[in-house]
Amino acid sequence: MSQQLPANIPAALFNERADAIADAARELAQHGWTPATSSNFSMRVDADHAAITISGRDKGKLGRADIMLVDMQGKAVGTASRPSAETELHTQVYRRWPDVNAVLHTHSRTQSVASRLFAKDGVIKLEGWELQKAIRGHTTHEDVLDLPVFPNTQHMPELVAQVDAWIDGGKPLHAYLINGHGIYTWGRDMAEARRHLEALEFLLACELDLRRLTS
Ligand SMILES: CSCCC(=O)C(=O)COP(=O)(O)O
Ligand SMILES: [Zn+2]
Repeated sequence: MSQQLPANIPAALFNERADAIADAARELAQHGWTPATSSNFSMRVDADHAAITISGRDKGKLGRADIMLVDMQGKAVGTASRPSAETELHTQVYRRWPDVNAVLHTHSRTQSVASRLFAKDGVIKLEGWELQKAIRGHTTHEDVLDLPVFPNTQHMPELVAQVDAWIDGGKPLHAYLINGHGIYTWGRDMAEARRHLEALEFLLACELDLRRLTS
């Protein structure tokens, strides 16, 4: 289905965002982090719009035609295509942080297992790992980096409310896990969002190894 753009969004801008999303998705799929059509990816286009993956597509085979425009309430703009089922989690991040320009959500095995293992605590406390410094604002391994684990639900407004409550509590947030589901993270650009995702995947794998080796 074709994408009609609002008059104030140049095609070149939308295409650049769509290509960046598709390129990132293909690379993350090669790591095995987007099994069975799971995962979704987006980039801000302007203050009122984001480009996001169309629901149900194989994220390892995305091209420009698999990306569509939504408004910041998560509604499709200029297309009859259906945006990601989890679009509201992306647009929430863009609404809360005007400097965020890319949001990534994946379903790696490590993310999924860690989310189940730590769900009862509601948070994974990352501490003592040098790679924590890959997360924006963290300058030392001595920081405690809280990664919340929210209960899964098919009802997006409930998830949005859980995330809002955490943010309103005043704690920094660069990522969260959803129990049995996967991770959401973001950044000021695609490179920062990718760095956060790769660092957190590594840190979660380390935490799982520690559990295995010390229990
Ligand atoms: C088969 S994965 C279930 C849905 C999901 O969690 C996901 O990340 C993909 O949903 P989308 O609508 O964005 O394709
Ligand atoms: Zn998902």
